[in-house]
Amino acid sequence: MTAELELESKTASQQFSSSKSSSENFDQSAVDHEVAAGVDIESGRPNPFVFLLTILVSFSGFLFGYDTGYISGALTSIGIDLGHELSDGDESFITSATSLGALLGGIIAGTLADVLGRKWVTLGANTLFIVGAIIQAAAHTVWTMIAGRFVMGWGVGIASLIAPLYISEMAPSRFRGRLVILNVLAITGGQVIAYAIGAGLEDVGNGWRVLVGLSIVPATVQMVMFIFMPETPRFLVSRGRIDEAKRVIRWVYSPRHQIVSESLVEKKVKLLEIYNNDQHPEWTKIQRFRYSLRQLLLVPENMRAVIIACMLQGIQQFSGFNSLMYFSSSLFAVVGFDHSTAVSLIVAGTNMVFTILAFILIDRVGRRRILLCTIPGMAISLVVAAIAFHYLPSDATGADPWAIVILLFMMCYVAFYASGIGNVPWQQSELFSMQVRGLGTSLATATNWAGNLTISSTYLTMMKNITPSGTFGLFAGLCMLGWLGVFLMYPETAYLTLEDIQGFLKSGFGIKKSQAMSREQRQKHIAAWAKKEGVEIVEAEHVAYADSAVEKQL
Ligand SMILES: O[C@H]1[C@H](O)[C@@H](O)[C@H](O)[C@@H](O)[C@H]1O
Repeated sequence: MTAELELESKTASQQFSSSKSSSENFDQSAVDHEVAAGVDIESGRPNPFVFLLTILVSFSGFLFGYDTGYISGALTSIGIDLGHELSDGDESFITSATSLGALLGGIIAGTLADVLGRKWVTLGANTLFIVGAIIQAAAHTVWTMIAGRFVMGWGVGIASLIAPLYISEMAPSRFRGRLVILNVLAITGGQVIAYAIGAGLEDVGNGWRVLVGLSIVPATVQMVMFIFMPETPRFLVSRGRIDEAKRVIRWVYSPRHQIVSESLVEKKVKLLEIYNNDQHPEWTKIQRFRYSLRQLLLVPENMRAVIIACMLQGIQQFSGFNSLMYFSSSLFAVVGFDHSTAVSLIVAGTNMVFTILAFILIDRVGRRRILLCTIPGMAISLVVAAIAFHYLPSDATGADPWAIVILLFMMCYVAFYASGIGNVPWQQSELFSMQVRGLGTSLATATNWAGNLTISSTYLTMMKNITPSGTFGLFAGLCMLGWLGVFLMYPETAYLTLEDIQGFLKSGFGIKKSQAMSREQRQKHIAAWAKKEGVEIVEAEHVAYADSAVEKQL
């Protein structure tokens, strides 16, 4: 904030042109003042260019949501269009082909991102989305449909890794959490839109082909626009492309209508170089991969990052949310609701609305605190739903009090999920150092899709074999196990730079240290604001006041 405000007032005449003119016209005293005051380049508010990049890359999130969301609607309207009535086996193969493809795509995505760069991998995912959609829309047999879903799944897996990675490498640290959540908002929005269009096309002949084909539009838009988008500065520095990195840093970190100071650009590049100091631009791709793998397995801070990232993705999936996402129509039909598709839309809508709450809270309250507060809420909601299932009469209708309790507490569960664990694991890239970021995020993403595949393929059997009460009770137990893992191992990362985070993981999980650092950074921002406004902060409530006032300004 202060970097931006000070620059805005002192370098108002500087235009966002070339680096040459910026260094010539540059008001050194303003920058010296900032550097002396320890104001980091990361303090700035994201400029319109960063927002544009975030929105563009979030098309990947939208496609992830849309492509995983449309299948339940498509399955109900396919009828005999694929040659015969779909059996249960056909349906589950068609559904899980995407999760399997995504698992495989997630495994290779990080390494590809390290080797080819973030931008080219995003373009590759777009190609898979488009090819997969064309195969499905033109399918006349079950196996062609499965093949299309599988190809698209690779795109989904790759996109689920690359979008948050790209955003977190572009975003100023104070806003990183929120910008990454915009991508999750796009996922949940994609799911809602897929459900809504699916419901609208349910009775239209071959409507499912339109539903599938529509996904080609955002994929093509993103692909065309992304050709002109830059690589991330972190990736460029890791390849020794320093001048390009500086250019992108100027675009990304310059305040609105201004240009960021050259000394802050230099400072940022130096910092990125320090964190890449053992990376050799002349290495071959194989050497680079072997090096990353060794670093990931043998360096304790990297191993800790892997444990945390995989644990969070595991909690997200094994808490059972996607069983609701994929099978909520059948669940609510069992409970006795007539318009079960509409009720499912409520589930997807609640997920999306509460993702907005997460957007507001994630950088202010912090990732760790949000999880510690929301996971018990998920577990309690699941336990109440499990009890209600136990008492639900077998011939219940939607008007049965127990049916209403189930619907209400399912919505509470989704709300708690979406405000916390539905989002936080996608902040995964911030845990890894540059040398292992691709590989580390791949492992975490693969954990997500392996969990997704396990839950979506066992849920119906579990409901039958251990009853709905048993299934939801089991998910509640897994949530609480996850809570313990978060309590013991997940440090606070809000307000910290990617480099700070890797620093404190060196000596353990760094829970206390990270909390202190995060608090300190936050207070620094408040103090800078107070100084500028001429406000003296003396009492605790004044700190709280300044805190909310400063946030309102941002
Ligand atoms: O973060 C997303 C989001 O919560 C989606 O709604 C869910 O379907 C995905 O599995 C998850 O990764």
